[in-house]
This record gives sequence, C-alpha cells and structure tokens, in this order.
Amino acid sequence: MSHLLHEFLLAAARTAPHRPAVVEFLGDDRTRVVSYRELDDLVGRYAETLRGLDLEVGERVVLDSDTSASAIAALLACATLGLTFVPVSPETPDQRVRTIVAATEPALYLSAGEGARPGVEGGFGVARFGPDGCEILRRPTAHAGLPARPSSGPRREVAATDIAYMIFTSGTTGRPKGVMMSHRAVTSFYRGMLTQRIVGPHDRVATTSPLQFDFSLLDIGLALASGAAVVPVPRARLRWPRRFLRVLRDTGASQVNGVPSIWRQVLRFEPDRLAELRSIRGVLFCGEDFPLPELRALRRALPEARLVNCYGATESMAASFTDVPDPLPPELTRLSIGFAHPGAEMLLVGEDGRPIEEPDVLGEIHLRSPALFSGYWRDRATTDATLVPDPVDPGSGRRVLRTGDLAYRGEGGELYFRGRTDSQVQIRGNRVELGEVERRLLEHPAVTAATALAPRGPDGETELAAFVVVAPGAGERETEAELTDFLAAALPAYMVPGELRALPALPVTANGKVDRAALAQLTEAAP
Ligand SMILES: Nc1ncnc2c1ncn2[C@@H]1O[C@H](COS(=O)(=O)NC(=O)C[C@H](N)c2ccccc2)[C@@H](O)[C@H]1O
Repeated sequence: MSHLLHEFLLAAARTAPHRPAVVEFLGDDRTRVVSYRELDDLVGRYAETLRGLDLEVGERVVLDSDTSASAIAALLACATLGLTFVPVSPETPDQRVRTIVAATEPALYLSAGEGARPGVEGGFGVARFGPDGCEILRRPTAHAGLPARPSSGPRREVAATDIAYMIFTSGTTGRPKGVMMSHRAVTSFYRGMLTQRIVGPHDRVATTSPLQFDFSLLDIGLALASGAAVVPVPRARLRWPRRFLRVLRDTGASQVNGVPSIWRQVLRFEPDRLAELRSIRGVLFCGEDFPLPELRALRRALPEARLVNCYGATESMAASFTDVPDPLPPELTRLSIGFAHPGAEMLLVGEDGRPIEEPDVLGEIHLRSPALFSGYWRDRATTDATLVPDPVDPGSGRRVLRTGDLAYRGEGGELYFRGRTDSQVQIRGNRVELGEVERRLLEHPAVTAATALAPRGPDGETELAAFVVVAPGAGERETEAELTDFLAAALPAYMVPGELRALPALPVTANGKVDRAALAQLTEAAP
C-alpha cells in the first residue's frame, strides 16, 4: 500500500472499479452513486486541468466546499500533484477564510461554488469544480510563498514527506494554527485505523463533519481505504432529526460517524425512528466526551451496533479507537479512550516529566506515532512547544506530541480522558476539574447533557457556571434548583456552580463540539 494519499485511497479503483465510492443524497428517495472508476476518472480530469497551471509541489490550494464526490476528487487531484490542500467549508466564516488565505498565500482558490469568498484578495488563481470537470476562472499571477528555484526547474516529484493538507485549528491563543499533515502521516494513521476493521467493502459510511474538520478526512479515508462508500450527509439535514434519519435510510448508510452532538436531538425526539434503521451496524464518535445518558439512549436504539470512541487531535488526525462496552454497565461513569492504535503509543507524563505507568495517577498524554504532524505552518515556536523531546529519553533527539490532554490509567493500563490541562481552573484558590462537575451533573436522572465552565467575572474572580439539557418532561426550573442541592451533596462548596441553567439545547461550534465561548457569553459574568 502506497505512502501517498491519492494512491492509498484510490487502490480500490483498480481492484473493484464498479463498486460505489460515494453515494450522494439528492433529496428524498433520490441518490447519486459515483463508482471508484468514475471517481478515479474525475481525479484524472481535475489533475489534468490543474497540471496546466504549472504549479510546484508544496504550493497551497484553498479547497472551499462541502463534502461531496467532487470535493473528494478535488482533494485527491491536489494530492496527485503534491499540492497542499487547505479545506474550508460553508461553515467557515469569510473572515476566517481571509485569515487562512493571508497565512497560506495559496497559488489557487478551488471552489465548488462561484469562486473565492467576498473580500478574499490575492495573486492566487481561481478555479471552480463540479461533476463535469474543473474550470480555471483566473490563472495565478504569482506563485506566492515558495522560494525561487534558480537552478533546476519546478519541483514535480511528490514525496511521502510532502504536506498533503493543512487544517487550521483555533488555537487557544485565538490565532488559528495551520496543522501540516504529510502524506506519510495520514497514510500511516489510516493503516493504524484499518487494523480496527471498522468497515468492510459493502459498508456505506455516513460522514457528518464539515470538510474544514479533519473528522471528515478520517471518514473519507476509512471508507475509501476499505473499498466502502462515503455518504456525505448534507449539513442542513443534520439539524432536523427526521431529515437526518431519512438521509441515512435512503442512502443505506451502515456506519454513521460524527461528534456526539449529532445524536442529541435524534435521541431526544426520534429514538424509535432511529431504532427502525436496521442497516446501521456501526457508530464512531470523537471530539469530546459522549454524555453517558445519551450514549445509553443510543445503545438502546441500536442494540446491535458497534459503538467506537475515537480519541485524538488534529496533530495526528487521531490516536485511539475504543469499543464502548456492550452492554454498558449501569454503574459505569466513564468511557475509556483505551490504547493507541497499533504502531503508536500514548504515554502519560507527570508534572515532573516522568512517565506514569501506575493506575489512577493523572498525567498528560504524550503520543508517539508515525502519524504526527510536520509542524504548525510558519510557527516554529508553537511547533517546538508541541513536538517535544521524548520524555523517556529527552537527549535522544526523538520528539513526541504533547497533547495538552489529561488522563489516568485503569487497572489494565487503558486510559481515561480527564479534560484538557487548561480545563483545570482555580476557584477561590481551589483546583477544580470542570469534567468532574459535569460528570456529577450527568449522574442526575433528569440530566442528559452538561457543560461546566469558569468564566472570569467582572471583578476578575473566576466563577463556576454550568449549563444542562434536561430530559423531556423534566421541568427545567425545578431541575435547576434540585441540581444545586444534588451537587452540594457530593462536591465541596467551591465546586458547586454559582450559576446553573437548563437550556433546550447546548450551542455547538461549526465542528459540532459544545461551544463553550457561546455559553460563557450567556453567563451573568459575561461583560
Ligand atoms: N474521544 C474523545 N473523548 C474526549 N475528548 C476528545 C476525544 N477526541 C478528541 N477529544 C478532545 O479534542 C481534542 C482535539 O481537538 S481537535 O484537534 O479539534 N481534533 C478533534 O477534535 C478531532 C480529531 N482530530 C479526530 C478526528 C477524527 C477522529 C477522531 C479524532 C483532543 O485533544 C481532546 O481534548
């Protein structure tokens, strides 16, 4: 199997060209199937058009689209030419696209729509792509960003260490960081993922994440590397439980991947309709803790499905795949993130820099893996703070990924996620792990989802606040009052939120994670 992304993902085009590679939902009862042969042909046609621009390996291409057969062909065409694609999607605000364009100085803006976003200026070329081909609307005026190569001609050979894509994550500093992932890192991760045998050639993998989120790239890799089909779920259909389930039914989806929040409204309002979808054999989720009451509801609706908790960061695409216990023991209060996929290792490191082997001791996860990113784009300092010397042998020169995630080991050595290092807050001088407040809230029978945060109040004091979603039928106001007592009965006073509110739903970010910044704005402490 090749170390190059496009060869790795199109291998099935040679062995099973007629099998479906992408199944697109066109509207109720109407789908469009694109075979591996057709996908491969589209990649070839796009690559031929892009080759005419005479770009060099390593130049950037901003790829602006929803997930679709054409978008998959576009990213594979970029990979074929060694062009680094930078995926953005309709959820990416124009301002953020402008920031990404300014940072990456792309040679080309490749869009499924009408071209570059309003206000996005630069010497880059503009091209539009679709099922019928790729059309150059404006040639690049300058190949920005690459040092001139006086001697030899432009670089054409694609090496596995070339950067396949760059994903911009909103760094905690607020300035987005460009995570550079090489062909070798991505295909190494895909190999590790394939050992889990999550899907086979007859599966149809529903992907619900926007192209700007690398979860979508995991889904595309999982499907295509397994000879299965990708089923892009239109984003607008995710918000309506019945419409979402209709897409899964009409496309014959057998695997459904997404962050926990995609299930929230389905489990609340349409659990029975979900239970009717016998074709669903597997669910994979990632990105944040899946609230256990909701996970139990998912298990009840899909008793036969394999549920996989996938943990990891964009800097290595992911790191571990852990099956949710079946049945889910009633007394279970925490989900394991298990062990790293074969070929990788998650170390726990204490504050003293020493590796932790014994159970029940909190440490920071450090990842050893062939899938590690190549660094943050033009940000050496942040890269060096993240790709740190191997804690087992600092003098060796080897580097590992410092994840910023806290965890502890269970009796069998398996890991349990315990929040981010920056989710440890000090409340009136006491250390508080926000996850602990959330877990206690989730133990209340009326609570189905909970988020705790510690916004800084107007007086500079850090106040504890919590937001919950209560089960249908549980009164929101009385539950709020009851919950404060429920927490006070189990937690020290400084861990009881001063503000506790029930919401019909938790706000989520474009990637579907709970939007803590939006919740902080709702608190009384907000300026
Ligand atoms: N299963 C988890 N439980 C609990 N906290 C988690 C979990 N998966 C991540 N996280 C958290 O999310 C952080 C990573 O955030 S991220 O860089 O935006 N990347 C992602 O969220 C998605 C990630 N690249 C990915 C893509 C595809 C499959 C799996 C994972 C991790 O460091 C954890 O803090």
